[in-house]
Amino acid sequence: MSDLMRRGATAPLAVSPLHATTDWSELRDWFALLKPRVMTLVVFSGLVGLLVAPGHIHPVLGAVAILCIAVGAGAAGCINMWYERDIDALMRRTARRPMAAGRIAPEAGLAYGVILAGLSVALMGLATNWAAAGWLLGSILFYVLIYTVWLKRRTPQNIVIGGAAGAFPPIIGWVAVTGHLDVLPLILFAIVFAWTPPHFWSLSLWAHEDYERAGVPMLPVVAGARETRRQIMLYTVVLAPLGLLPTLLGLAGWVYGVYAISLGAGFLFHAWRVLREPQDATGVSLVRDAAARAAFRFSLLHLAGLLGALTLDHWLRTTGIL
Ligand code: HEM
Ligand SMILES: CC(C)=CCC/C(C)=C/CC/C(C)=C/COP(=O)(O)OP(=O)(O)O
Repeated sequence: MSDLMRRGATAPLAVSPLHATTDWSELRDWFALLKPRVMTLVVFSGLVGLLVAPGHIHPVLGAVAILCIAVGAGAAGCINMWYERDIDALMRRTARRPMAAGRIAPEAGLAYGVILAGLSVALMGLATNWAAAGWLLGSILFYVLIYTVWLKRRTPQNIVIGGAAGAFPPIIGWVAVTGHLDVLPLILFAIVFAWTPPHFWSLSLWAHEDYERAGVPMLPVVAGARETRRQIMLYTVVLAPLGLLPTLLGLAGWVYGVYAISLGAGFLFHAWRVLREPQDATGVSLVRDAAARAAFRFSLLHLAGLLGALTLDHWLRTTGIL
């Protein structure tokens, strides 16, 4: 849509061939409404849930299930951006988002998100089973209503409780294959749940000015950098043994176990560096949050590595190689 049309002006009657060419930047905006970068790992965790589940799903139906998780998660992100367009406009990191910057009308963005959410849930139900569709719907509602609308602007525990939404995809993938819940997808849920606070709070240590400006009560804004560093360590200490649980319970083998120990130790090392980083009396970094930036990057490697290792381990054991 052109700027003129968005402001309510009548569309020009004759469109020259030059103007009829595809508006790539507008297409990019519609794609950006699905938060594609953040959702890659969300979708990967759903794929891993699907791959390590016992039983069989036709590859085409499996691909459709993953598409539904991707579109459902993206749609939830889009509705989140519709609701948050006021604070997104105030933060440097998010000010250029399509609705915050006024390039896409809020009503259009909301309709897009709601329609895609509905389609993804319906297609999931038709292609796999309605239990998986129910979990997908629950995740979307959790992200939008519990995290975005209820908690995000109210409490620094927003990402702890609300972050559970991001931990549902392994369950969705698993249930798409089996139709029911089990111990391993619950452990995967717990791993992503415990992973989310150190993942996000590392980032928030250096991005807190944005949240301060927008009045979002993220932990460093409300409790300060020192407490945030402590909490990162606390959750990482819980996360490391959780990561090893599949092997300890006999649900995964030693290959996964080796990765879980190494990645858990790596994350603990990064959390330790965040805790001990040169800082002033209030915990503010004297070295431009170097340790927090490294911990955030490592968090992505950690979760991707853990999930990848679980899939590799499952494959090695089911093919009889190990
Ligand atoms: C409420 C919980 C969470 C919050 C508040 C949060 C917040 C953020 C923020 C602010 C970024 C910075 C980059 C951006 O805006 O694109 C980011 C990056 C990222 N997050 Fe999270 N996150 C959360 C949970 C998760 C979960 C559960 C996953 C996946 C399982 C995840 C995966 C990622 C990935 C892959 C990136 C890197 C994106 C890039 O390359 O730019 N996040 N997260
Ligand atoms: C299947 C399904 C519905 C999955 C949900 C996916 C989910 C909740 C992922 C959490 C990751 C995420 C986008 C956090 C952004 O938080 P934010 O919105 O506060 O980040 P922002 O500041 O960048 O807007």
